[in-house]
Amino acid sequence: MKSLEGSFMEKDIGKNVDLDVFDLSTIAAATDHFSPSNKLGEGGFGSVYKGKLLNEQEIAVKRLSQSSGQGMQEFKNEVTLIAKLQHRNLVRLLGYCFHKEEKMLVYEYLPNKGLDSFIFDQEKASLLDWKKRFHIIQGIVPGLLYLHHDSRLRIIHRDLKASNVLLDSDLNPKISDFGLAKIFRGGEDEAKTHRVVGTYFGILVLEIISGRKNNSYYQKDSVWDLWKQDKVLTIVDSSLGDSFDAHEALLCIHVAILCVQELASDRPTMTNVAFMLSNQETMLPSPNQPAFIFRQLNHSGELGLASTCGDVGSINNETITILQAR
Ligand SMILES: Nc1ncnc2c1ncn2[C@@H]1O[C@H](COP(=O)(O)OP(=O)(O)OP(=O)(O)O)[C@@H](O)[C@H]1O
Repeated sequence: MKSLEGSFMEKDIGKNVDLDVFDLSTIAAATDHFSPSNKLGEGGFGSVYKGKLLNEQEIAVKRLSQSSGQGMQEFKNEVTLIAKLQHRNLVRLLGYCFHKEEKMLVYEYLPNKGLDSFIFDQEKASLLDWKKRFHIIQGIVPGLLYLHHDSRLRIIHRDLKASNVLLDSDLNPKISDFGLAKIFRGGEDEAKTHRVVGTYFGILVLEIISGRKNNSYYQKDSVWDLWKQDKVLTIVDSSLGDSFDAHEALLCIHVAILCVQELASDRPTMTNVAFMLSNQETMLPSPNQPAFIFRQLNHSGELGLASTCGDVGSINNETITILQAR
């Protein structure tokens, strides 16, 4: 960052974290004044812009929606905590910008963007062969485990989904948006919450394997039905043809179904998941019928998760159930 001296208002030091504080003019110059052509997308927390700093480093700037209402100190505290979370499977937070009502987070830029832009796109899906998909699934797990256990902060990612898994130039997965909704500081049943995150992971795995969004109501040929009929491999993305490792695919689907079990106590923890995916000879428990899973937008725009086997049709919000095969 030496070549950028003078571009930042200050360097936040003394908290054991290397966090840059960018002034607004630096961000404005880097993003060409938040030009629409640099807009990467818009999520629940605000819009994201691509930018380039004077030293040519590419960045992604998340311009937080102004409704967050946090004061400078609170914002700075949270950002400092998030910046401490550094792992090869997490998107790196480089710094932030705070100017009057504006709050922005500055991340490393990941050229391949979100996993969603590959798996749900007919043309790009073929770029992710089975080996890469398995590598991505296996790479998400250490990122989550780090958030849960190793980071000392016990971050629960409440919004794990394909668009929050970004891919670097070698298609390695990096989880984004962690720590934004809430920094978990106890008060909830930790084991239970981890198992809820496992549910998100299970859905994501099924999406990665099938290339289909898990966003419809009752399904005729659900994954569960196909599982019972020993035909579950038919959900594998047709763009892969027969070029996939059936043993690995079956293992992933089995783990995913365990992750979306109705009873939290039947779901594996992420530690178990890591073990299951890396020890392929392990005997896995037989799953029961999974729950219907749905995500709901709560008042703060944060995605919550609940599961039910009851009357899903009465839910007005977007509902995701177990995937349908083609
Ligand atoms: N660090 C990054 N590098 C490259 N692209 C990014 C980066 N961060 C976000 N993006 C892109 O910006 C888009 C918007 O991201 P954002 O995380 O705000 O929204 P989202 O994941 O679609 O929704 P949500 O806020 O509900 O998680 C994403 O689709 C992603 O492609």
